[in-house]
Amino acid sequence: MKISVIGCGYLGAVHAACMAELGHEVIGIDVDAAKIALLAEGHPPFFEPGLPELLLSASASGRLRFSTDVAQIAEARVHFVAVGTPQLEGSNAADLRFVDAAIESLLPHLKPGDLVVGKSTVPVGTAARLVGLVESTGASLAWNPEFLREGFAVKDTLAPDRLVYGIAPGDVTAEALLDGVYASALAAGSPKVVTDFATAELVKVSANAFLATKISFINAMAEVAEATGADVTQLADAIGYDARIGRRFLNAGLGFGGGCLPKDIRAFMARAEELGVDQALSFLSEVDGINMRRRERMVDLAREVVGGDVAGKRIAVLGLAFKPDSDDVRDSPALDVALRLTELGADVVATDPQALETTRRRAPQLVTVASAQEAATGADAVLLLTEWREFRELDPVALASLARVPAIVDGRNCLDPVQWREAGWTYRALGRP
Ligand SMILES: NC(=O)c1ccc[n+]([C@@H]2O[C@H](COP(=O)([O-])OP(=O)(O)OC[C@H]3O[C@@H](n4cnc5c(N)ncnc54)[C@H](O)[C@@H]3O)[C@@H](O)[C@H]2O)c1
Ligand SMILES: O=c1ccn([C@@H]2O[C@H](COP(=O)(O)OP(=O)(O)O[C@H]3O[C@H](CO)[C@@H](O)[C@H](O)[C@H]3O)[C@@H](O)[C@H]2O)c(=O)[nH]1
Repeated sequence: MKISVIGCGYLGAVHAACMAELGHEVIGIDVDAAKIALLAEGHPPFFEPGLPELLLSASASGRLRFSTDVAQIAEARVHFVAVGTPQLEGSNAADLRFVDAAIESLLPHLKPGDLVVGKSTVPVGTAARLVGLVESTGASLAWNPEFLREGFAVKDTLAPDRLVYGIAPGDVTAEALLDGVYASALAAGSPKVVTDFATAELVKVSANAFLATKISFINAMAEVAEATGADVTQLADAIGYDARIGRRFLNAGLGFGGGCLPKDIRAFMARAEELGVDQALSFLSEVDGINMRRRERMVDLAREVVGGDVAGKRIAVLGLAFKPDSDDVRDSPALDVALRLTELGADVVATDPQALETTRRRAPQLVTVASAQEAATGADAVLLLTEWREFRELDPVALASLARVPAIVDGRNCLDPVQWREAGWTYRALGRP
C-alpha cells in the first residue's frame, strides 16, 4: 500500500520505517528540513535501538523516501498524522496547532477514497472537530492511537499489544484500509478494537493515565516507606506477585517523565475540565504531585549526603535521559534534578550514554562529560538518575577510588546496596532504608 507519514519525530520516523519494512511504499514528510536531510541519508535524528538498521534496509529497498514537500503525499492513499501535541505554555492543555496545521497542509492533496489517520495523542473530541474538513475532500478520517514505548519503539510498532481504530459509524472502507496496513500484525495475533472516535482518543489517554497512576502509587508507598524504615522494592515485589496487580510499572524511584505521560495526564485533566467532569480526574493532579515530589526528595537526599548545603559541592549526575535506551530529555526527571542542583550552586558534572546532544540543545548551561568515571572523579556525591545498563553494572570498588567522598544516591533503586556498602559507599535510595 502507498502510505504517507506527516511528522517524522520519535513516533513518525519509526512508524514510517516500520511500514516500509512491512512492504508498504512510504513517504515521510516533516517541516524540519534538517531532520528530513538526516532521514533521507538513512540516519535517525534521534537514538532508538533498531531504527538505524531499519532505515538503511528500507531506503535501500526504495520503499522509503523523505521530503519536506507535502505535495509528495498525493500518490499515497493512507496518510498518518504523527505530529507533536506538546503541553501549551502556561496551561495544562495540549497544543493542537501542529495537528491543525498538518491537516490543513494535507487538504489540497487529498483525493476521494483517501484515508487520513490520526496517530498523535489528542484530547477527546479532536477527531470529531476535524472530520468535516477531511470529508470535504472526499477522503475519510480515522484515529488510530499509538502505544509504542521509546527504547522499544520498533518492536512495539511491528508487533503491537493491540490496534485501536476509531472510525466514523459504518466506515467499512477505513477499517479495510487499516486492516491492509496492519495485515502482518493482525495475522500474528495483535488484537484489534474497532470503535468510535471518542473511545479511541480516550483509550490512549486513559492508558497513559493508568500507567502514570501505577508509578505514582508505588512512589506514594515509597514516601510512606521512607517515614517507616520499610523497603519499597520488597513491597513492590510482594504486591506484584498478585497477578491482579502485576510487578510491571511498579518501579519506585525518581518518577515518570518524557514527552508523553506528564503532558498527557495534564491535557486529560484540562479536557475533563472543559467537559465539566474535572472531578472524575482530580486524582490525576495527585498523581502529578506525587511524581514531582520525588524530584524534590532527590534534591533533599543530595543535600543530606553532602552534609547540608550543595553549593560548591561537586555532584556527579549519572543519567540525563528520561529513561534508558532513549536520548529523549523532554520533561526528564534526571535533567530536572541536575538543573535544580545547578541552580542551588552545586558544581554538577553530568553524563549520559546517549543524551548529551539533546541535553546540550535543551540545557547548554549544564556541564557534561563523556563517562561515569569522569563525572565521578573528585565527586562529593554521585547521583544515579537514569538506570542505563552501564550504570547498573558499574564497579563500586573502582568508582570509590575516583570519588572524593564515596556517597551515592540511587534514584532508580537499581543497585545492590550490600555490594556498594561493602565497597565503602554511603548508599541512599528513594523508598529504601
Ligand atoms: N514519542 C513517543 O514515544 C510517542 C508514542 C505514542 C504517541 N506519541 C504521540 O505522537 C505525537 C508525536 O510525538 P513525538 O514524540 O514523535 O514528537 P516529536 O516532537 O518527536 O515529532 C513531531 C514531529 O512533527 C513535525 N511537525 C510539526 N508540525 C508539522 C507539520 N505541520 N507538518 C509536518 N511535520 C510537522 C516536527 O517537526 C517533529 O519532527 C504526539 O502526539 C505524542 O503524544 C508519541
Ligand atoms: O515502573 C516504572 C516504569 C516507568 N517509570 C518511568 O516512567 C516514564 C515513562 O516510561 P515508559 O512508559 O516506559 O516510556 P514512554 O516511552 O514515555 O512510553 C509511554 O508513553 C508513550 C507515549 O504516549 C506510550 O505510547 C507508551 O505506551 C507509554 O508507556 C519514564 O520516565 C520511566 O523512567 C517509572 O518511574 N517506573
